[in-house]
Amino acid sequence: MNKKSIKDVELQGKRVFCRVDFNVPLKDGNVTDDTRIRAALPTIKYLVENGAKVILASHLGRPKGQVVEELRLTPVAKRLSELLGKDVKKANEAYGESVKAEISKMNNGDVLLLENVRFYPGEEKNDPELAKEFASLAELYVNDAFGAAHRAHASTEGIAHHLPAVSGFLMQKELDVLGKALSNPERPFTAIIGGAKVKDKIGVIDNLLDKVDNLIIGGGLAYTFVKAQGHEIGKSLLEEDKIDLAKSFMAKAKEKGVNFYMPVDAIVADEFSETANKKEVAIEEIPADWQALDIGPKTVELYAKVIKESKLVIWNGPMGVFEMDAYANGTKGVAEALADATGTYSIIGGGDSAAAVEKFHLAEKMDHISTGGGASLEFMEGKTLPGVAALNDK
Ligand SMILES: Nc1ncnc2c1ncn2[C@@H]1O[C@H](COP(=O)(O)OP(=O)(O)O)[C@@H](O)[C@H]1O
Ligand SMILES: O=C(OP(=O)(O)O)[C@H](O)COP(=O)(O)O
Repeated sequence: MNKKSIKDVELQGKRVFCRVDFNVPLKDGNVTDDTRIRAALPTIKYLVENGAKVILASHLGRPKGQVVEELRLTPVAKRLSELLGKDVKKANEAYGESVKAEISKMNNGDVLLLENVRFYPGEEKNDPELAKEFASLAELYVNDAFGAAHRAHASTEGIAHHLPAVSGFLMQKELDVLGKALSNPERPFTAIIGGAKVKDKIGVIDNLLDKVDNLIIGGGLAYTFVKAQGHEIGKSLLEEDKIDLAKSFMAKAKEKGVNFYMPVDAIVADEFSETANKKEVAIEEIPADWQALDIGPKTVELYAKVIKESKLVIWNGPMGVFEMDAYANGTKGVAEALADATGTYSIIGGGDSAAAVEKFHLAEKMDHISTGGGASLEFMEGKTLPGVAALNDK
C-alpha cells in the first residue's frame, strides 16, 4: 500500500488519535463478539509499546447524532481492558474540555477510549468543525477502522486533513489480503450477499455483476428481489423503492451471463421472535402477515453446491436472523459449505457475518475474515475508500 503506516512515524510521547471500528454486538451490556476488538490489538499494542498516549475513537451502532444510553462504549472499554491486560480509561464525551483534561493526565503508553463518535450530528456529516475538535486532541491520526473506511465521516476522513495521518496494521492487512485476492480473481468467482442493510448493499450488486460468475442473494435483502419477481412476501423485509432496481439487476445478470441465485424456500414466522409460530414454505408461498426470517433447506443445498464449485467466494451478510437459533440454519449451512470447500478461497466480510462464523466455531476454517462488510464490498467494487484516500502517501 502506498500510504504511510504507524511504522513510518515517531510515536514516543505523542498523543495519537486512533480511529478503530469497535462496532460490536452487545447483549445486556456485554460484548457478545469481540472479533473487531481483537483485530485492532496489534495496532493498539504497538502504540502502547512505543510510548504513545493512545486515544481511541469508534462508533457503535447508528444513534443518529444523539446520545443513546445503550450505545455507550463502556462495555467495549471493559472488554478491551481484559484483552490488553491493562487499564483502559473511558471518557464520557468524544471531544471538548473534559476530554482534554483526561488526556492531560495520561502517561506514555496509557489508553483512553472516547465516547461513541456518532452521538454527535457532525460525525456522519463530516462536519469540519467536529473534525478540528477531534484533531485538537492529538498530534497524530491513525486510522485502523477498515470496517468504517467506506464512510467519509469526521473521525474517519475529516480529521485526516488536520493532522499527520497514517494507517494501522489492521487497515494495511485488510487492504493487502483483499487486494491480492480480488485483483485477478480465481474463477468461478462467487459473491454471496445477505444481511439487512438493504439500502447500503443493493447498489453494490450492480458493480458486482461486472465481476463475478455467480451472485447469491440471501438474508433480509433477498425479499426485495422475491417481490420484484412478482411473489408476495408478507411482512418480510422490503425496500419498496428498490424493487425496480432489483428487476434491473436480474435483467443485467441475464445479459452478462452471471448466474443469479435466489432463495427457493424460506422459514417464515408469524412474528419477529424466537418463540413465534414458524413453518417452511416454497418462496412463492410466503403467507400474508408472516415474515421470512431464514432461507430454507432446499436453498441451503443449492447454495452449498455453487460454493463447492467455486474457486473464490466472498460472503457478506447472514442468510437469516442467525442471532435466534430458530433462524440460524441457513447461515450455518452456508458457513459449513464454505468451511468444507477445501479448494475454495473464502473471504467473509462484515461484523455480523464474522460473528456468525465465530458462533458456529468455523472461523478457523475460513481463509480471511474481514472486519469490514460494506467496506470490503466497496473495495471489491473498485471504489476508493475515503478513509484510506485521506491518509498521507508514502
Ligand atoms: N430475513 C431477514 N429478516 C430480517 N433481518 C435479517 C434477515 N436475515 C438477516 N437479517 C439480519 O441482518 C443482520 C445483519 O445484516 P448486515 O449488518 O447487513 O450484515 P453484516 O454486518 O454482516 O454486513 C443480522 O442482525 C440479521 O439478524
Ligand atoms: O458494521 C459495520 O459495517 P458492516 O455491517 O458492513 O460490516 C461498520 O462498523 C460500519 O457501520 P455502518 O454501516 O453503520 O457505517
